[in-house]
Amino acid sequence: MTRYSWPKARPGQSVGLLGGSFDPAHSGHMAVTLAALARFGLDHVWWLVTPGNPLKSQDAAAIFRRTERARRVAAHPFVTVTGIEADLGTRYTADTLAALQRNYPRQRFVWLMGSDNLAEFHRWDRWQDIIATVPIGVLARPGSRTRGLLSPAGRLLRRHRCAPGELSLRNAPAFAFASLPLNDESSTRIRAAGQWKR
Ligand SMILES: Nc1ncnc2c1ncn2[C@@H]1O[C@H](COP(=O)(O)OP(=O)(O)OP(=O)(O)O)[C@@H](O)[C@H]1O
Ligand SMILES: O=C(O)c1ccc[n+]([C@@H]2O[C@H](COP(=O)([O-])O)[C@@H](O)[C@H]2O)c1
Repeated sequence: MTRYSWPKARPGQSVGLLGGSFDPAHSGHMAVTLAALARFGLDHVWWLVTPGNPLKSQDAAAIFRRTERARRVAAHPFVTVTGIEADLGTRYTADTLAALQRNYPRQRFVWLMGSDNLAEFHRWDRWQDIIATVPIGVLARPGSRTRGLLSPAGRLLRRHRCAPGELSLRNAPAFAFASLPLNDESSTRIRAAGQWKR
């Protein structure tokens, strides 16, 4: 079984977690990562390359290919690409967060996602537990900003809204939304253009 090295972070540092299929990674992932670092006051962002999104029926490309491509796209000193969900054997974000908090008890984690994922977040396993566990930072994605904010999870999170710059200092539940120059790149488009084979 593949073993992935686990990222290092100094105690007390804030780490944004961007979970994704990264099938393949692209400029949109990097745009939200750089915006999250700047707007949410994070020290690092870790990309968690999922073994497989529990809500997606089609198999993604092999995790080693997705991870290798993600490393090339994410060449930045404050961004680390990890396959630790494969090591942990977790697919559900609630389980991943519990394991990360056990393994990094002195880290401040923030869950990051695009507004398209916020719109679907109420379908995730134990989504309300996730909201109670880590602050959540959402980044605008074309076409889903309003849908995300009006979704069941968006409505719940809005009660805990804070300024983006305070997010990493807050205890859960906490929520911040960041607008950024919209980037309409997607893995779906890249696959449809035949530029990435599964
Ligand atoms: N262009 C973008 N703008 C904002 N958020 C994005 C963008 N691309 C990806 N994200 C966010 O990054 C995370 C991982 O995305 P993912 O790896 O599924 O890429 P994707 O382009 O959405 O893939 P697919 O088209 O296969 O659904 C998600 O939270 C998603 O919302
Ligand atoms: O835990 C869940 O039920 C769950 C359901 C859907 C998606 N996720 C996670 O959401 C992240 C984004 O997935 P994706 O495929 O949209 O890039 C990734 O880390 C998935 O594991 C998690």
